[in-house]
Amino acid sequence: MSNKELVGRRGLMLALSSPSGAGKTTLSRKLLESDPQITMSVSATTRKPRPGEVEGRDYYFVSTEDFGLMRNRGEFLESAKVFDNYYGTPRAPVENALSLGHDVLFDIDWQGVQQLDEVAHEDLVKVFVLPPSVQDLERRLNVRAQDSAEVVAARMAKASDEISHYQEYDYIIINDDVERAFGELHSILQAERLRRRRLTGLSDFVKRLRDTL
Ligand SMILES: Nc1nc2c(ncn2[C@@H]2O[C@H](COP(=O)(O)OP(=O)(O)O)[C@@H](O)[C@H]2O)c(=O)[nH]1
Ligand SMILES: Nc1ncnc2c1ncn2[C@@H]1O[C@H](COP(=O)(O)OP(=O)(O)O)[C@@H](O)[C@H]1O
Repeated sequence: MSNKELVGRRGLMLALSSPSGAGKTTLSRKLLESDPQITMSVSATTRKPRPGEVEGRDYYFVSTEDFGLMRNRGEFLESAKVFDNYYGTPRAPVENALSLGHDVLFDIDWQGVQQLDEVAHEDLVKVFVLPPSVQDLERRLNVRAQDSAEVVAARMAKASDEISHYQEYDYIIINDDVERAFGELHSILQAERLRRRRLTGLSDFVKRLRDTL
């Protein structure tokens, strides 16, 4: 029997950041496929959908006016302007998941993670993914073949700035071998789930144990 059945648990927020191309999306997908207790936070954005993007799965696509109304009503846990568009993390789905003991995965940049840290420090686990080398990073951006040479060059230029924030994170994963990196990510999640402060009803459980001694 697991902890979960004997003692309740508050969910946690797992923020995964990396320079583009280091493997954050690959690791996130593997985690979501293998672990039913964690779901992805879907952000709202004013950016236009790209071909293949699905409303409610990739983003909630909203107008700039609606985004402003939602922000004024306090519906976002955090929000930011990235390039020319606004992005925000809807508050209600995260709060519901956490109170039900489900975990939430965030794919937001370091600025978003800093904001989450200010409002939800106790619930937040911050993981930063590094590439094994600059050559690997560039190769992966090219292999992915989603972006033009200019976009790859721009992402490489941004990488140094992104990486400079590694000290703000709790855990560092060097994504050399993807299976090993995934094993490390899953271990972090499993250990963080066992943190005493997340276990609800623990004192009652221990009292019952002691009462029967
Ligand atoms: N702060 C914050 N950043 C977000 C949110 N959603 C996405 N982002 C970031 O916005 C940036 C642009 O995302 P996107 O438009 O999907 O483009 P791409 O990830 O660069 O291909 C990325 O760095 C995301 O991590 C959010 O809800 N809050
Ligand atoms: N450990 C790894 N070794 C080799 N290739 C990898 C590894 N991890 C990810 N990749 C590949 O590198 C590319 C970029 O990975 P992706 O997960 O899209 O990065 P990010 O979301 O960080 O931008 C993808 O083509 C992916 O299949």
